[in-house]
Amino acid sequence: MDSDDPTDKAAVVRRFEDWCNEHNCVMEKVQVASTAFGLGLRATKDVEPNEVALAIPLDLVLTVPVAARSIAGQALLRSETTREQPVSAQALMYVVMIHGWHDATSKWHPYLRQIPSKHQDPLCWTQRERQARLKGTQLLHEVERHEALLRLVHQSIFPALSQELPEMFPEERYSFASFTWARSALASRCFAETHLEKFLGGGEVVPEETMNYVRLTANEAARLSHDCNAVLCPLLDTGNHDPNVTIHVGLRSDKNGFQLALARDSGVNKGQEYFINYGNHGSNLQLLLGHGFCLPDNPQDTLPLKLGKTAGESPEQELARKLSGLVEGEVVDLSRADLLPERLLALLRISTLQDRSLRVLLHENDSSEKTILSRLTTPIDVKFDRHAELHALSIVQKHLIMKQHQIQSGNPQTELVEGREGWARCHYAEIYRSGQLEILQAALKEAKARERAIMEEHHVHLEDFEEGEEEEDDLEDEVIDPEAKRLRYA
Ligand SMILES: C[S@@+](CC[C@H](N)C(=O)[O-])C[C@H]1O[C@@H](n2cnc3c(N)ncnc32)[C@H](O)[C@@H]1O
Repeated sequence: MDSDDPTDKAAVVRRFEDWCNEHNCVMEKVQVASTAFGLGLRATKDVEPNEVALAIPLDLVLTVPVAARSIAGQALLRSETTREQPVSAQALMYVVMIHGWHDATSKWHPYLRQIPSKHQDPLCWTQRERQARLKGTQLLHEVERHEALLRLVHQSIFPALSQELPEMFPEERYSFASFTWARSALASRCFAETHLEKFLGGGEVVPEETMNYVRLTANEAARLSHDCNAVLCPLLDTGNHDPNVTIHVGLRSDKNGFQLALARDSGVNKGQEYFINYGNHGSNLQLLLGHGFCLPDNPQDTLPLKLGKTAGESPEQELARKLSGLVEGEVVDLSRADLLPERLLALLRISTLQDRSLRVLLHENDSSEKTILSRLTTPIDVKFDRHAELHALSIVQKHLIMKQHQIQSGNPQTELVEGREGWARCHYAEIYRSGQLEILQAALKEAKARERAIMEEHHVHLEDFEEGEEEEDDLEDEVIDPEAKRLRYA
């Protein structure tokens, strides 16, 4: 897509505002404005709490069914290229977006043109940037996974569709780079289609005619694979994100017909930015992957931890794991509010309980998933199994330290792209990375504190534990390695 030349951009924004007015969008109290985060919304008058400051006619909303019925959508779905295979609903949206960006006759042309031509999420970073900035993090895997999937979706249609219909879909327009732009545009601006299925404030039954926007006909449903419940809502999506704002989005009707409307719980004074909230895509991984930015001290941030498969699981361990509904190698999310999740410790306890303790545990319970799981999510008493709890806490520390080292081996500050773009990438990668490290550090402290509490309560000592060599902040030195050090219980 073309670059964002400031002069062109101003004209493109004016054209977009004119388009909104031509379509009777409600925006008497807000306007599109330049903000610290690109375009945004600014209040031109005081907006009261719960007042609808923005509303757009339903027929401006771009949903999967609407895309399927558009000119480009019809050409795609009726093509020989896609005749034998279901078409990805995401791909359909991307094709219609790219078509609308180029074709001035498209209804959404003025809207699509004002979407930034470049995005800052890691799918748009180079391989070198990803490796340097995200090394050792879950986000690196997610970016590679998303890119590989996007490539498959692109290859399932192009270049074959361009060869079949070169005038409608010229090959140079429907490149993988254009698909990446469309994917990032959709991911960073989309609303859930469920907003179109309820009235603002709830209560009334949504009329059948409005359901056409979200419901596919049987024919359409048979042609599409259902991998997209995202919709594009012009103007509403110009709002930038403030996690402290609560918004309500839903239908309402006026003399012009049905509209999709947005209101905030809190008011906004004239001259202030009118922020919205992007909803429950709360972790920094989700924000950076979807929106190209993330938040410092994000309370919703999580650190996904995967323990990996246990080599040579005993029959007792396997039975306990299966009966408790735990999955080998499952990913557990650590967060500031839940530093050592129950399921993580339960999985570790299975691996540290002796087989005879596991046999007792399996027999003393009624073998239902709930009771076994609740037994495993409760700390193991040293009288029941002398080493299990401390060993589990020791292993969790090893995993946390390993993860810490992996993340620390990256270098997010590497200057690989110049200018504001490069700064933003460094900045948000560093916020993401330090958030991950903070959760790890806090989880390590928590594991250590629990370990100490057990040792003190039960007068446990490590045979070769040398007081004085212990450094408070160097948790790696404090890890009890069950293989190397034998625990002695007083
Ligand atoms: C739905 S769009 C909002 C309009 C956008 N600013 C524009 O220029 O078109 C979402 C994008 O705005 C930017 N953005 C929104 N809120 C932000 C925030 N709190 N911090 C940083 N960037 C933000 C990010 O680039 C994000 O991908």
